[in-house]
Parts: sequence; structure tokens; C-alpha cells
Amino acid sequence: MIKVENLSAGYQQKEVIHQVSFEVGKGEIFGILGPNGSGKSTILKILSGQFPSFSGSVSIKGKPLDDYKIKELAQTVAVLSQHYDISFSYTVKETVKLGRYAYQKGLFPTWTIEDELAVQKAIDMTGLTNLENEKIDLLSGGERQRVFLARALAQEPDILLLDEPTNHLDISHQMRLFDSLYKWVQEKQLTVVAVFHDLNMAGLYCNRLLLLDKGSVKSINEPQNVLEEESLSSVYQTKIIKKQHPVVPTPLITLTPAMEWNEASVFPMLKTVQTEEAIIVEAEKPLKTLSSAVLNSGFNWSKYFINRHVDKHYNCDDPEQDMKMYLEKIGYNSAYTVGMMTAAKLNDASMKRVQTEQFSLFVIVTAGMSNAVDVSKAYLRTDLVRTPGTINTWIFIDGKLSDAAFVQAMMTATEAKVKAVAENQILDPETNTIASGTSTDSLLIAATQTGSFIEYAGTITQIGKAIGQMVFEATFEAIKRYKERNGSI
Ligand SMILES: Nc1ncnc2c1ncn2[C@@H]1O[C@H](COP(=O)(O)OP(=O)(O)OP(=O)(O)O)[C@@H](O)[C@H]1O
Repeated sequence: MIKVENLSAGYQQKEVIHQVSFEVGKGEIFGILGPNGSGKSTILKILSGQFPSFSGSVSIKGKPLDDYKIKELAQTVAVLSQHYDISFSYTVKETVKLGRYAYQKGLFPTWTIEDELAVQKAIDMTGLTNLENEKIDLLSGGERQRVFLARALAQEPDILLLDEPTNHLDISHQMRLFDSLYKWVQEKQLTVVAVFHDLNMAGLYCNRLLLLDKGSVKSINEPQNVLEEESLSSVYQTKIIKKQHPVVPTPLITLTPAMEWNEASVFPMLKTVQTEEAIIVEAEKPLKTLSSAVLNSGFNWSKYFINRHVDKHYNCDDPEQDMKMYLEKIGYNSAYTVGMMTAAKLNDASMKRVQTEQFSLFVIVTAGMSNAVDVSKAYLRTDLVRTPGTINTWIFIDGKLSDAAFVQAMMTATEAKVKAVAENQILDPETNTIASGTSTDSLLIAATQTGSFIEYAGTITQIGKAIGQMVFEATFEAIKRYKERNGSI
């Protein structure tokens, strides 16, 4: 649809675009990224025919851009800029109708049924039906930007060029604008070339991205390839960290402030309070957590850790909400709290500490074994309702863990737990075989993210050995106490 070859361009003899080449296919959303002054808008101005190049070529639908007549180009390419001056008080519909200019013929243009249908369709798709008779100078910035999008779409172009179209919009209007556009692209095979400052919006909506560095192509590829930590950090001259979006398969780009983070070792940072109702650990500063807790599971930053004792008959439709209400009652900020529940007696908890030159480790385990399960035979169970019993394991680490180390720490801890259950000769009451845990076990890894970098936490790494030993000993001890209390020893 668009072919750009060896394009160079600039202002007053100063070249700002150097030998740029790319192609955009029909129905593609193509994003252009780059820091301020890298030449994004200049490329868009060239594509829309508003600005000449020094050398190279641009062709649209196989025809050189220079061969297009003004009206023909207006029927093919529409432009949506960041903002428009509004000097007349047009209504929404009147403004959208201006998009049909390229289709008007002769001195006394007529309004055809095609024109009307194109305008109505653009108004519908951009969600402006209720506003079509409003004056546009009375609309909010976001609504107005949708009107200009509708005007561009009413033009029924093959190609839409967008120069930071969501610049002044709040997040909901940004999403709505791109959602409407996305629908249009799907339905009409529209081709979109858009300039973005927001790398995440670009990642969410574009099929491919072009990253510009001082007027030259740094990379052209799919978002997962272009939104790379190293090239973005070098082009934008700032520390950029790439994660993955939690819901859709696109990258998520995050920034890190230059300030130094906390430095303390894990022990002085933690205050532990134990009552019959809850074990609470308070950290001075948020710790990075990975857990299967009732509240704030997955990765999180948390300052408070609560293992709440509930009655063995506890039954609640929404334990997460119930946990939030409980935290509010006892005065903890639920956004910063990892919350677990157990019917086990908290007095039976086992706590272990270890300190090495590289890291310090603090482990707490509570264990109730009334619902022990042999994972390898669980498929044989009929799963009768039982009293809740669970093993909750918390591991606090003073160290800077990679994501892989978080996951490996969970694996290492789980293996140690299974071994402790087995060595205690705990039986799955249904299959009568040695159990591996209970059906509702929960695990937390919490790290200060300061001090030594810990890349791996598998079973024979330094940290893995410590986790294995501490979790085994703590789980063994907690189960032993449970057995003593229940008279099985
Ligand atoms: N009218 C002009 N006259 C002279 N130089 C210009 C003109 N417009 C842009 N430039 C220069 O061309 C270079 C590229 O500008 P351009 O606007 O294309 O960058 P951009 O990537 O869109 O920047 P931004 O992110 O700030 O919008 C910059 O160095 C800019 O100063």
C-alpha cells in the first residue's frame, strides 16, 4: 500500500531524515516511534504530500506520490493531527461532512446518498451519534478528537495518517479512539500509519513498528522485537524495562526512576507480630512479592503480610473481599498487603532464619494437614467436603531476584515442602498413599530487591540450598506440632 525507499529529507538544506525505507501493507496499523526531533512528523508530512523530500521515493498503491492530483490524494490519504484550530462553531455532523470534500464535483456540489451514508457510518463508529447536533466548540477535547477522526474516516481513505492523535486525551478516550479505529481497520481494510509517544499504546494497537533514531531507522519489526530494552534505552537515553502485558500478548514498557532504593537487610526491615488471630509481618519498605495468596496474588509490591486464622467451618463466596474488610477493620492498607488464610493453629507456626554473606532468609510455615492430598493419585479422589487444612509458606529474601529466580524459588520451596510432608508419613485419607501437600497450600516469595543480584534459585544454587533446608525444616516442624496437637504422635 505504501512503499518508502531511501528517503532523505530536511529543512533549509539540513538533512533530518536519512535513507529511510519501509513498506506498509493494506489493513496494517504501522506505528512510528522515536524521541523528540527524531523525524516522525516529517515522515508523516512527506507521506501526506505536504512536504518534499531531498531524495528517495514514496509510492502509494503502486503509484509515485508526485503523480497524484490533489483531490485524488485526498480520496486516498486522510490525516488526523494532534489538534485543530476551531474558528467556526460547526456542529459535529457539519464537521464530519467536511470529510466528503474530496468527493464533491463541479461548482455546485451535490450531496449524494453515498456521502450521507459515509458520514453516518463514521459518526456511528466513533460513538458520536448522541452528539451529532452539538456544536464542536462545546465538546471536551476527547470528544472533539473523535469528531476529527470521524471526519477523516468519512473521507473513506485507503490510508489514514495519525500524528500523536491521543496526545491530550485521558486514558479512557485514548482507548476508545483506538478501539474505534481498530474496528474500522478490521472492517474496511484501512491502512494506518501513526506516530506515537506512548510506547505501550503503540505495542497494543500496531502490527509493526518503526523506531527512529536521529532520523535513521533503528529497527522495523513487530512490537515484541522493536520494544526491546537495549535499543529503547539507547534511543531514548533512559533506563527502560520490558515486561509482558498481563492480559494480551504484547510487551509492557516501564520506566525506573534514578533514585536509589532501600538498602537494609531483610531482618531489621521486618517486624513480626503473632497472635491467635493472625501472623503479621510488617516491612519498612515494599518488598517485591510473588504469591498464590487470597489477596494480591501474582507479582506485587507489598509491605504487609497477613496469615489470618479462620474457623475450620469458614465458608465465604468472596474470600478476597472478606480479607479486604478484615484488613480495614484491623487498620492495614489492603493494596499493600499479601493476605492468606488458614484454619491451622498459628501457635504451631515454625519460623527459621539464616544469614550468609550474599543474602539473608526468613521462612514462616503454618501447617494444617486435615486435607492432605497425594498429587500423583488425586485423580482417584472423589473430593468429599472436608475441614480446611493448608500449608502456608512465606519466604522473605534480602536480595535482588530475577523473575526466573522468583519462579525457581517457588519450585525449590515446593519440593522441600513435599519432602517434609512425605517424611512425616502424612497419608492422603482417600487414596491411603503418602501425601505431597494439602489441596489449598499457598506460597509467598518476598524480596527486598536490593543487595546481591540473584539470577537463579534452583535447588543447588546458594539461595536454593538455603530455601530447601529452611522450608524443609520449618514445614517438618509445623507438621510435627500439628500431629502432636491432634494426638497422632
Ligand atoms: N519547520 C521546520 N524548520 C526547521 N527545522 C524543522 C522544522 N520542523 C522540524 N524541524 C526539525 O526537524 C527535526 C525533526 O523534526 P520532527 O518534527 O519531524 O520530529 P518529531 O520526531 O516529530 O519530534 P516530536 O516528537 O518533538 O514531535 C527536528 O530537529 C526539528 O527541529
